Amino acid sequence: MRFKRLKVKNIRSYSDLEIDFNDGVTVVSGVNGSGKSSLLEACFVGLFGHRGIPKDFVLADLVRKGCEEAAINLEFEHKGQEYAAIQEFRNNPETGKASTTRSYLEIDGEVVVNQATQTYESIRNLLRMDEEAYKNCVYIRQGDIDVLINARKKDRQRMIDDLLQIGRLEEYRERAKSARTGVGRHITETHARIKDQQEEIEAIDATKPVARKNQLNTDLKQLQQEVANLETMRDRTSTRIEKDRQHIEQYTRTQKQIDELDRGISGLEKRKKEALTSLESKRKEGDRLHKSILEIENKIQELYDYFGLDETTDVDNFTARTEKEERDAYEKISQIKNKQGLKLQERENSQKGLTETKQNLSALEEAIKKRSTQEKGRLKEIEEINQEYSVLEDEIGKLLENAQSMGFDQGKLDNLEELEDLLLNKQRHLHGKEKEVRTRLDQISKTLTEHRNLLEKGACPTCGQDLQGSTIANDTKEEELQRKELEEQLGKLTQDTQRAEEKIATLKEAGKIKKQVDEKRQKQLLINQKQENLTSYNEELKKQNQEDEKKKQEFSERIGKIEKDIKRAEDEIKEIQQTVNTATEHHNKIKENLESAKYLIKIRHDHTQMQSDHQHLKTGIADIQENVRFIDEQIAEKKRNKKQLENELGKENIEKLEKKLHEFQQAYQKIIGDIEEKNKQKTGLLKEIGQIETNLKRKKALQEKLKVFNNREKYLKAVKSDVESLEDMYMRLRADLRTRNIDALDRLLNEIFSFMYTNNAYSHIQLDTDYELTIYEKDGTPLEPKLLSGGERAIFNLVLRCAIYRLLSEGLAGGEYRNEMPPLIMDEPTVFLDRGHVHQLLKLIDLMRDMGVGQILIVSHDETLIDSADNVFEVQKDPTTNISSIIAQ
Ligand SMILES: Nc1ncnc2c1ncn2[C@@H]1O[C@H](COP(=O)(O)OP(=O)(O)OP(=O)(O)O)[C@@H](O)[C@H]1O
Ligand SMILES: [Zn+2]
Repeated sequence: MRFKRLKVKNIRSYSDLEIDFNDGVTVVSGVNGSGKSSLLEACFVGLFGHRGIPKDFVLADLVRKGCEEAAINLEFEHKGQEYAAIQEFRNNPETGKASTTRSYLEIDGEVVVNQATQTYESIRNLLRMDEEAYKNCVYIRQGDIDVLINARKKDRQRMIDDLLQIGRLEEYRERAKSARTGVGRHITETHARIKDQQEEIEAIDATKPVARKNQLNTDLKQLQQEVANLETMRDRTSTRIEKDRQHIEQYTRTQKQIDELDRGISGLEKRKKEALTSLESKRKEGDRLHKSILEIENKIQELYDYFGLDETTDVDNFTARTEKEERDAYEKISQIKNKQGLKLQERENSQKGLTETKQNLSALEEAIKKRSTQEKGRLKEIEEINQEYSVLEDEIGKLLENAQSMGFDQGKLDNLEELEDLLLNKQRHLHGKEKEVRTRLDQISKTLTEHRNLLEKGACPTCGQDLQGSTIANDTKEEELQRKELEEQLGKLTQDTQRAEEKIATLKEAGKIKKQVDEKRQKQLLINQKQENLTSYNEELKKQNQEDEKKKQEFSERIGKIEKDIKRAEDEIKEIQQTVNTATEHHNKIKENLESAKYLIKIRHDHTQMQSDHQHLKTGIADIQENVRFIDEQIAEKKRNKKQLENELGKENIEKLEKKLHEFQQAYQKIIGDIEEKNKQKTGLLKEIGQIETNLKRKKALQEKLKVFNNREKYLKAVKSDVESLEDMYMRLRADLRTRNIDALDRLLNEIFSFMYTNNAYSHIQLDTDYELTIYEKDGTPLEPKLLSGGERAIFNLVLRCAIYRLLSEGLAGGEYRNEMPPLIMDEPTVFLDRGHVHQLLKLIDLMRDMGVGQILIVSHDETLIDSADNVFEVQKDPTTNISSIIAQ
């Protein structure tokens, strides 16, 4: 395999890179952080997709920061075909997570696989190694220097076995092993089945089925014979029973006929007796009827005599005439009665009028009487109030006399209010005056007292001046005069006031009298009014009474007239009554005759009916006599028949016959029971035979199955031993391959070791069949690899990997890898190496190139390596954009 071209978009520090790979040794150089390792990572991820990302990293770390889309396209050549593996990624800036959007593989520009897992599988099959194996031999990552050396024995074994394709043999062996256990399980199962079947067959044999079946068949034959015998017997008995039964039935039938005849005879005799009884009663009735006919004929003759008729008269016509007479008489009565009714009505009306008039009269008398009483009452009332009036007059006279004595005549009394006003005014005036004088008097008395006091002391209390002979002394005299005058005035005023008050009191007294007089006069006025009213009312009453007296006269006259009318009506009524009586008598006579005529018609009719009945009875008697004769004949006939049947039955003994029938029936039942029992036994036998036959069939089937299972067991055992030997073979093969490869690896390892290693502390390395790696010192002391120094470990690791790479590429491990190994990739292989070993590394690289390794890709700063390279990639990073670029030199 050879890398041809790498196209990269937005991977780590690259934004857009396209670089061609050439054969030979290519050294990638540049300053720290310029993007060298990123280039190798891009190739690795280009092949294995996201599985190629180092642990501790995620896909998003691979995508250049700030970019959403990224892609790697690695073109390579393998076994003469042009391939391109393309991986496309997308980074979600919001979640910060990246994912593979597409992963596909092209051959000669055509897409052959278009799905991530399939692309991965295809690359893995092409290279015959997964990403793990690739790292273990092809791509020596920076820092992974001593992975193989330090690995645990078991891991190393797995890693190397995987590379050498020995791992698959183990897989096959596992499969064979599980096949072996599977077959083993089948064998056990089959064996168990065989055992079950054998046991079942044995169980069937133990019952000795054939012998038992023969025995049962013999028994069955005998049983069938017995049943046949019983059936013959049963049929014979049945026939006999049938015959006897018929015989008995015949007997019973005849007996029944005889009984029937007996019943017929006694019925007929009963009927005969009844007929005779009826005959007797009919004869008696005939006699009775004959007597009645004779009586009726007598009565008819009597009536004929009464009416003067004979048999030839048409009685109906006669009766019709009498009926008309009777109606006329009745008519006459009712006419008279009508007339009488009218008269009665007239009288009644008059009486009613009389009663009414009498009532009116007494009502009038009552009213007149009542009014007179009222009039008297009022006259008395008038007298009383007149007396009251004169009492009042006296009282008024006395009151006026009183007033006169007080000086009040009628004129003054009428002006009392004006006088009172004048007096009250005067009184008020006097009061005002009195008050004024009294005030002045008080003032003067006070001044006078002061001045008198001063004069008594003799000097002014303020200035001490002598007061005798001063104005004060003069004033005092004056003042005393004034006081006297005022006191006199006051006395007069008091007298005046007293007088005025007395006058007012008198006036008030007179006022009271006047009021009383006025009241009494008012009363008198009311009395006059009342008297007038009473008088006019009495006049009215008097007038009415006069009118009513006139009416009374009229009523009395009318009563006399009505009483006369009544008397006349009653006489007439009596007269009519006499006529009614005569007419009624006449009518009754005619009515009696009519009834007799009707009775005649009735009994003449009865007579005819009776004669016809009598004839009827005679015919009935003759009929009955005929019937009795007929019954006698029937009885005789039946008796004859009965005699004949009794003769027929005479010899049979029915009881004996019935007993025999019963015995046969019992015997029949017993036979039936026996047959049933035998049949039951037969069914049992058949069932058992059936069971035995089923068992025999089952045995046959089991025997056939057993044969099949025996064959299967044999076959399974053979398969098992095959699988066991296969498992064995895979194990051996793996051991062989391992020994062979390990021998080769051990040889190459020591060869490269002695080529590479310049110091002489160690003599050789040993890789044993368990992949145990041991380093030997010059004196033969073995050392574990972990005891080596860092640089030594780097050298041994490099040596081990180159050995594996050589083993694979030279086709020693089965030939699959010959000349098809991917480019050998080394990231900073010189880091732990001293100058001498760097030199040896150069020589190792030359050796590998000479050996035919097509491409070797080395990241290094080492000038020597750069100088000896076939191609140099100078990696640079633009410090302003942080974008890496490569210049191929
Ligand atoms: N996802 C990324 N986006 C952008 N830049 C990145 C990303 N990942 C890594 N880088 C940058 O890519 C640069 C190259 O890293 P790389 O490991 O390839 O350097 P180098 O050349 O191998 O350096 P050294 O000689 O130290 O090994 C680093 O400086 C780093 O900052
Ligand atoms: Zn003084």
